[in-house]
Amino acid sequence: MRYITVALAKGRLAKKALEIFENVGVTCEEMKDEKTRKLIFTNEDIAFKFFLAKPSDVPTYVEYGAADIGIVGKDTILEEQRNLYEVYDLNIGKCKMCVCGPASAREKLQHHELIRVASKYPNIAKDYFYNKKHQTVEIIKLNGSVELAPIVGLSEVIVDIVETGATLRENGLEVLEEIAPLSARIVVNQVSMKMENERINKFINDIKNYLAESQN
Ligand SMILES: Nc1ncnc2c1ncn2[C@@H]1O[C@H](COP(=O)(O)OP(=O)(O)OP(=O)(O)O)[C@@H](O)[C@H]1O
Ligand SMILES: O=P(O)(O)OC[C@H]1O[C@H](OP(=O)(O)OP(=O)(O)O)[C@H](O)[C@@H]1O
Repeated sequence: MRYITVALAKGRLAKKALEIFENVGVTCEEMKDEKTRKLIFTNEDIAFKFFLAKPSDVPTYVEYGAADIGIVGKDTILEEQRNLYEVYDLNIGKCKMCVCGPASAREKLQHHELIRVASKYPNIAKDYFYNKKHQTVEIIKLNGSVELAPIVGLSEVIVDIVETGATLRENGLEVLEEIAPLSARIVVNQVSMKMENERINKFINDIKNYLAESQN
């Protein structure tokens, strides 16, 4: 039987996703070993392979068919703009994409002033400001700790993920505008969806049923 390959975004989503997999019998014990340097894991009994990748690379592996299925945040799906099917909302890793900054930036946003926007998500920021708000801004790409940007004067605002709001609060920033709700999604390669329809649908349905039951 052909192996079904699953790419998981490493970091905070992987652990929760693997817990769900375990409950539907798609397990991989070896992967739980946090010290392992191995990159790909095989469960021969069910003909599944699993690998962990940088979140932003998961849509790439899935578009090219190097993975049949991916588990990745909606933020990354929106940012990477790859051709794939987004088939299911796992409802884990819930957070929001927001425009944030000091309270003093609120007016600049309202008056469509030419401001600088720092973000790990330049495509999401561009789409929001250019296409939805029709506001010209300068977008500056950063790779992490984006909340620093307005504090040190690199930008007036940021576009970033807000979960509890603690990072904003501790740095004197606030949510100024909400862009989109986010959560982890199952994505599928477009060819795999046709060629391995039965096995992929069973996997997704088992997950749906498990999550529905566990909510009761
Ligand atoms: N508080 C949060 N901060 C960041 N991401 C969150 C949060 N809550 C849920 N997520 C989701 O978890 C995903 C992975 O986040 P994680 O922080 O593990 O990786 P990352 O630091 O964004 O990855 P990278 O190594 O590419 O910088 C995000 O894409 C998002 O969908
Ligand atoms: O609302 P909160 O619960 O505080 O969570 C939001 C913060 O968490 C994420 O950062 P992460 O820890 O992934 O680090 P990074 O900024 O380096 O990406 C995100 O970019 C925010 O900074």
